[in-house]
Amino acid sequence: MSVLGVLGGGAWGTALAQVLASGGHYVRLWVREPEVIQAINGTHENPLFLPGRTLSDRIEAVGDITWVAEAAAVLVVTPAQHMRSVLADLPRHGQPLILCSKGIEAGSLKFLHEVAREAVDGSPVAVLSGPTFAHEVAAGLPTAVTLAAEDAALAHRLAATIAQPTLRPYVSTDVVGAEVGGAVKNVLAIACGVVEGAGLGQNARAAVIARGFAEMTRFGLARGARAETLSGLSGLGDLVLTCSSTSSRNFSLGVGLGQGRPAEDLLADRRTVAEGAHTAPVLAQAAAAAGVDMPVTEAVCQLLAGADVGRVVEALLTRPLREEGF
Ligand SMILES: NC(=O)c1ccc[n+]([C@@H]2O[C@H](COP(=O)([O-])OP(=O)(O)OC[C@H]3O[C@@H](n4cnc5c(N)ncnc54)[C@H](O)[C@@H]3O)[C@@H](O)[C@H]2O)c1
Ligand SMILES: O=P(O)(O)OC[C@H](O)CO
Repeated sequence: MSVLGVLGGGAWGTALAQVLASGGHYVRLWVREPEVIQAINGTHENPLFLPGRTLSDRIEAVGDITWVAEAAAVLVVTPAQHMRSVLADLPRHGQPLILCSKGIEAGSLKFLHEVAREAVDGSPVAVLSGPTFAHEVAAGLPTAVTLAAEDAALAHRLAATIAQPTLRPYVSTDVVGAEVGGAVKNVLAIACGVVEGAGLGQNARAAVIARGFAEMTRFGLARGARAETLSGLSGLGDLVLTCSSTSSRNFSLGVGLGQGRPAEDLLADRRTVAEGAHTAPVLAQAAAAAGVDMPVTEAVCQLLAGADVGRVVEALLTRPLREEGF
C-alpha cells in the first residue's frame, strides 16, 4: 500500500481519503481550516464538510502542503477557482496529480488539466470524474468513475492504485472529455434545480437533461472531447445524478433560484462550493469563443444575474424551432 496525498479537506477530498484509507492506503490530507485538521486528527471526523462519518485512522490531516508532496500520487480536490494558487505552493517532485475538481478557470478559460500543467511543471496529470456524491463514497456505497490521462499506461497505473471494492475506475485517455462532463453538468444541474423550484414539472426536467446533454456534447466535440466519454460516467452519468437529487449543491442552488430567491443570498455565507455558479459565466465565454450555442447555460447565467424565471423560461421555449440532434 502507498502513501497518497490529497489536497483539500472538503467533502470530496475527505471522502476520497476515506475510501482510499479503508483500502489500506495511508493518506496525508492537506486541509486549510485548522479546526478541521484538529477534528480529523483528534476525533476522526470532519464535522464541517462531511458530518456524520467516522474516518479511518490511516488519514492524517496536515496544514503544511509540503507534507503531501512526496506521496506516490496526489489527488487535487480544491475548488476549481483555487486550484492554481494551491498548486503553486506544492513542491515539485514529479509526482502524478489526479485532478478531482470540476470546473473551468475564470479569466484564462482553461481546463483544470491545463491549469495544473502550468502550475506544477513536470508532473504527469490525470483526471478523475464521474457520478460521485461524497457522502455515498465515504459510506462505502458502490461508485464508478472515469480516470483519464493522455498517457494510457499512467491511467492504468493510477486506476490500479485507487481502485477499491466500492470504487471502480474506468480508464480513458480523453482528458478533455472527462473534464467537459464534470464542468458542464454542474451548470445543467442548476437549470434542473430551477425547474424543480419553479414547479415546472418532470417533463421539463427531462427536456433540460436531454437538451443539456446535447449542448454538453456540442461544446465537448468542439473542444476535442470524444463522444463516448461524454456519454459515459463523467458526462451523461454525472449529469443524470446531479440533475435528480437535492444532495447536489448545484441542484439545490437552482431550486432556490427557481423559487425566486436571489443568487447572492443563496451563495452568501456558505462554506461549501456550488461550482456551477462559478462555471456558468466562464463556460458561456468559452462556448462563445468556440462558436458553440449553449442556450441552457446562457439561461443559467441570466438567472444567476437576477433575471426573472418566467421570462427566462419563456425565452428558451420560444426560440426558433430546429432539428433535433447535437
Ligand atoms: N462534494 C462532492 O460530492 C463532490 C464530488 C465530486 C467532485 N467534487 C468537486 O470537488 C471540488 C471540491 O469540492 P468539495 O465538495 O470537496 O468542497 P466543499 O464544498 O465540501 O468544501 C469547500 C472546500 O473549499 C476549500 N476552500 C475554500 N476557500 C478556499 C481557498 N481560498 N483556497 C483553497 N481552498 C479553499 C475548503 O477548504 C474546502 O476544502 C469541487 O470542484 C467539486 O465540484 C465534489
Ligand atoms: O453537490 P454537487 O452538485 O457539487 O455534485 C457533487 C458531484 O459532482 C456529483 O458527482
